[in-house]
Amino acid sequence: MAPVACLTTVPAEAQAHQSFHANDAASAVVVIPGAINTDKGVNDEYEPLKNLLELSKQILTENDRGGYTIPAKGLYPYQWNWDSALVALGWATLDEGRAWQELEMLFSAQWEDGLVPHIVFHKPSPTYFPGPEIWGSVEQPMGTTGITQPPVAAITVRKLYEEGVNKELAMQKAKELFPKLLAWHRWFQTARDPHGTGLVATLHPWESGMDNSPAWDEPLHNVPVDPIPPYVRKDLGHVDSAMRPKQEEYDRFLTLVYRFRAVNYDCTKLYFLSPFRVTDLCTNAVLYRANLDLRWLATELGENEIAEEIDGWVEKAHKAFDTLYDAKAGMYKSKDQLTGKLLAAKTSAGFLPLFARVASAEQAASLAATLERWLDCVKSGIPSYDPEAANFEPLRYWRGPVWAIINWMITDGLRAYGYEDLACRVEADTYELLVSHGISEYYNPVTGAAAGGKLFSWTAAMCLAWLSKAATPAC
Ligand SMILES: O=C(O)[C@@H](CO)O[C@H]1O[C@H](CO)[C@@H](O)[C@H](O)[C@H]1O
Repeated sequence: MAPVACLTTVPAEAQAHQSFHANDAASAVVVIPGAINTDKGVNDEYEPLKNLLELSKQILTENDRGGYTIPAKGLYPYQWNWDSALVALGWATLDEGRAWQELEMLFSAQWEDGLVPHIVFHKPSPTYFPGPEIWGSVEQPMGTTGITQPPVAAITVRKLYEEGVNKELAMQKAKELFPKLLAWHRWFQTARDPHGTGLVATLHPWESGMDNSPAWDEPLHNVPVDPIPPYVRKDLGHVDSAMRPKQEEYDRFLTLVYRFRAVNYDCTKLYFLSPFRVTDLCTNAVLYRANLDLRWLATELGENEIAEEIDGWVEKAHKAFDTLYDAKAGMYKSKDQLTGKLLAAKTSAGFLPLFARVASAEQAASLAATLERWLDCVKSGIPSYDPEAANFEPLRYWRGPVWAIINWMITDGLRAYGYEDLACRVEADTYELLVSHGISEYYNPVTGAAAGGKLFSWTAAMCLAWLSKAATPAC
């Protein structure tokens, strides 16, 4: 794949007018109103990018539910935690006030103990399972889930604060959100690292955000399936089953929910009773980076004691990250806390220590070499799982497909370590996927085909916040 400078030669089919059928979540084709092609001032070469930006804006607007953004119609009808933090980056390019509001809505659901839930059920919806009545009960449905997701929010707050045009608004909102972010990050330290190892535990595959990652095969297999009430999956009514987790995984996902519900999601108990407890690379890398950004905000806001407290977390985590590095494989790996073993699967989360800035120069060089090898194996990267592995599945969710949000994080990391060409290569791949195949949840790295939910919010946000800046001849 050529660097981004070559992006101006976009495949002809990608330039065809597409239709925007916002109500048809299953439609891969999108229509962009003709109006967007009428701006005479824009160089022809940039038409595809301009179309993508217009479509991205329409997707966020269509998925806006009044202050929060659903990931995709039908498939995901509520507010998701890390989705919203990433989507806010997209909103910031359109309306800074709306970007801050996205985070405010998310934090309005924060629990007293500091947890920021993985889903907020603002309004009822019949199209998703498991909904509020499973997390709570039919008699007393819960307003949120009782688990969390990778803590992207502090990273977003720093970006909005630093890059926002409305400085007064940014100062006010950052001040309001800071104590809430801090409470969540403290919750991670206590509820998820009670022994003070420096790395936090993830207790449910849904918390990792990479639900059916091959890294979870072994630890999830060790979760016994309880006699849970019969249930009907709704995801399979929206997306082909070949693109989704399997039934045996769902049975265990649900078993964990019922076990957690039985103790009322008490965060002082869950760590000790969960039959699934892993050190997830994605959560820990995102948390590490978010702590660096929270520390930066603390200094900006004159909270020096808090900055010192965060320094303590970061220092400990820095040392502990080395225990996740497999030098022979040239990759970081997640760990099963219950067996103490590193998990063999090489996944795209293994590159996220670059995003965290926790890898050494030598480790970064190995990661870059591994990534290059992966990219050479596929048409478009980054695959979410080692494309040379025997059980690589290019269509199935987190077991092979490309995710734009992960590409953004890894690209950011590659740049920080000086791998500019490789960063450009990933950007070029991502851009081409979106231009040629629309704005979807994920993409098949072998064919480039779009997969999962269509008209997807965080992919649209990545287009607005990242690719719009990257896809220029300057790269
Ligand atoms: O499949 C599901 O039902 C949900 C469960 O949380 O998970 C998927 O969708 C979420 C919303 O986009 C993302 O936040 C996750 O990362 C992704 O794995």
